[in-house]
Amino acid sequence: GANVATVPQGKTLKDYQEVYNDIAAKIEENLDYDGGAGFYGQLVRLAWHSSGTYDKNTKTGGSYYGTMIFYPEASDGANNGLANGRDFLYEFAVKYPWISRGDLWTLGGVVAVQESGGPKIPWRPGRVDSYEKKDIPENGNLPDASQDGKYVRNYFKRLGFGDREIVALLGAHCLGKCHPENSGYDGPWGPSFNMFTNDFFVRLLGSWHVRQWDGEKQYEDDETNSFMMLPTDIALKEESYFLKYVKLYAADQDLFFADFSKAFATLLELGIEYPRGTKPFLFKTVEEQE
Ligand code: HEM
Ligand SMILES: Cc1cnc2ccccc2c1N
Repeated sequence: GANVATVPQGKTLKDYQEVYNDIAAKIEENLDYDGGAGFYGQLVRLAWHSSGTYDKNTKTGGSYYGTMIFYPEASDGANNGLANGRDFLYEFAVKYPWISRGDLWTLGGVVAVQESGGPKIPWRPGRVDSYEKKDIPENGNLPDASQDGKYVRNYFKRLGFGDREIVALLGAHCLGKCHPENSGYDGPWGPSFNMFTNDFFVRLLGSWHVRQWDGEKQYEDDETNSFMMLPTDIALKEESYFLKYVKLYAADQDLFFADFSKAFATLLELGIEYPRGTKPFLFKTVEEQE
């Protein structure tokens, strides 16, 4: 049957806000991780890759079963490095044995966006751990960064996203960095990678050139040579159906935040059915609770 959200007995917003606060505190204790990027990018990518395996045609994949700890998903090259995010969160799976992996990993992404200055992300619990092979998506369902805009458009069609949502979601590339040991891409080295802003779009509209180095084809900015873009990032300015939203978001951070919040919340819930009227939680940031 469908993947129906099943909330652990008696758990309410208060219980999940406690988990949120623990994750936020641990992020604060590790701000120097990864050359100053902290864990923001890592946790957002873990939430996204837990969900991005979804295929609306076969109704497989998505965040519901929390299967990334199992082969073959754990060894999909696209997931290289994400054990760091899973290991970061593991102590909370032990401390809160009632929370599922899927709920913990997607919640980690919500904490990372909100605590790095990003928009509130509506979030609903109820993902259920699976230990069955049939629930593990096959590898190859996550996107390839070396491709062009038509590829990007087609990839996200499988998840049910349109042009505007695709551009909004890619704005998460304001956080974190690339690691040659994970993906063969490298950088950026600028200080912008631990704050959730529309910086990705503002920078993208600048001028870029192909970096001369021995790694994967990637771009660096003409001005400082210290920022980077992937081919699929640059693709957003090469296709007119994407470029118009890049310009919109570069000019209006509030609009980017509103669109990102909707698209990211939808991404994290792909493939999950919620009983009618299940209201999402809106978590307070640490700052809002002081
Ligand atoms: C066309 C689709 C996409 C492609 C090809 C892509 C590709 C990549 C690659 C190659 C990396 C570097 C990984 C590493 O070397 O550690 C990366 C990092 C990242 N991606 Fe994407 N990505 C895509 C979409 C997304 C989306 C939709 C999100 C979230 C909404 C996202 C969030 C991130 C974040 C936060 C990082 C930084 C991770 C870290 O700092 O460890 N990406 N992406
Ligand atoms: C500025 C920028 C551009 N692209 C990225 C792709 C993946 C990860 C981080 C990125 C990033 N900080």
